[in-house]
Amino acid sequence: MLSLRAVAAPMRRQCLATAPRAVATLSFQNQRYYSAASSKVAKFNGVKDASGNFPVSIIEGDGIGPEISQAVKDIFKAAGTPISWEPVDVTPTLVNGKTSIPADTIESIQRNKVALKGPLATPVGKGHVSLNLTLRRTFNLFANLRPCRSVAGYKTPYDNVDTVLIRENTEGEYSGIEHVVVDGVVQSIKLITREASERVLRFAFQQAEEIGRKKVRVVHKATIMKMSDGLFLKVARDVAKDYPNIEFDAELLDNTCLKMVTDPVPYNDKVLVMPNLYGDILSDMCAGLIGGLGLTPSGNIGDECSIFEAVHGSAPDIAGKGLANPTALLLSSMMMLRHMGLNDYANRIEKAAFDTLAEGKALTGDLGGKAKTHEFAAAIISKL
Ligand SMILES: NC(=O)C1=CN([C@@H]2O[C@H](COP(=O)(O)OP(=O)(O)OC[C@H]3O[C@@H](n4cnc5c(N)ncnc54)[C@H](O)[C@@H]3O)[C@@H](O)[C@H]2O)C=CC1
Ligand SMILES: O=C(O)CCC(=O)C(=O)O
Ligand SMILES: [Mg+2]
Repeated sequence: MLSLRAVAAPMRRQCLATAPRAVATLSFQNQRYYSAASSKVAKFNGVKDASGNFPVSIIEGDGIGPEISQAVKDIFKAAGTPISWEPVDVTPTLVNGKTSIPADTIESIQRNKVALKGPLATPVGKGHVSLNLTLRRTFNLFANLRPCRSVAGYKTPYDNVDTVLIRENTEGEYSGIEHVVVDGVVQSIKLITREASERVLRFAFQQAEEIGRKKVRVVHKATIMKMSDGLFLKVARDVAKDYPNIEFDAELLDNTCLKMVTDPVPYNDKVLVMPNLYGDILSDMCAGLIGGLGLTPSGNIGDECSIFEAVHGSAPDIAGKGLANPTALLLSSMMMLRHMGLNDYANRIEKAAFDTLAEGKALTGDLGGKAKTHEFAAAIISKL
């Protein structure tokens, strides 16, 4: 991943140096990148609180999390969005030797059925299991939907990226089943089950139907991981038979990386679906194609509740300085509003955000501007 990003960054810089702030050909406006219809979950609990708003759990997160969460809350308030934020704590606890999150938090998310989440940092090596992973497992959030679309006003080598990536979200290489075989030899188990594969693959085909994409492509490495990726691929072939209107094919992960950074446009008519780690890596790579992690949203979708979050992490290098771009979390919150059926609010806020980006006067540092997080948020608010 790093080498690919290293290639993309100089290309982007070169492009910025030679091109005016041109307008890319696509924006999120009037383009469908997520349909809530295919997930059979109750979209939210539908019960207003005493203030007349719908309660949504919020995990502000670590690093830049509180700064970008504040920006989203300010924009929602200015737009009169009928949401009451219910802040929840995810300080990890050990329950029967396993990393867990507080019972109050689990209760809040189960009750509200939707949550917005800032990034959570994970210690390298020793320490607690990733809380991001713990949340996905706790609520069985089986599909991680990560759309990535060029932003009007921010010029990159590719003006019309429009990828939709779906990542299996509960097992695979992220299972964290590891042990020491003998001193100097460790083993990590990639767990793939028919059940988890089938539900994420069905979700991918349903999304393709609902957002109007003609093809589902599985990204895999079944040449090497013959049994694990082999099972994922076999289940995909079986599931594909139930969706005769959607074309199906498969591609090796390394080839996908090469082709995407060479020309991402052929991926614009497809939904890509893949095991967990491949989706983790490819979604960061896609972000690099459109201007970085400050721009890409995601939704962790489950049967009982869903948690919306940016693709990026806690960005410790810029945390606490007011430099973070809140767009990724804001677009995640737009996915959340649409999931809840609050489309009018989502459309209005999204338009203000994309107009602000296109205007280019109040961009954050990652997009070549000088604006602070709150100044970018204020520019969006001024357009509401
Ligand atoms: N879903 C989650 O909560 C995720 C959590 N993480 C955790 O985050 C921590 C930091 O990981 P990193 O490898 O540094 O990845 P990262 O995604 O936090 O940052 C990578 C680079 O992108 C930049 N960046 C990220 N978000 C940005 C934004 N909104 N605006 C402007 N620039 C932004 C950062 O400044 C950094 O240079 C780790 O502990 C990791 O485990 C990482 C990815 C996802
Ligand atoms: O949980 C983590 O620390 C990393 C998660 C991650 O990179 C992702 O979900 O994209
Ligand atoms: Mg990641």
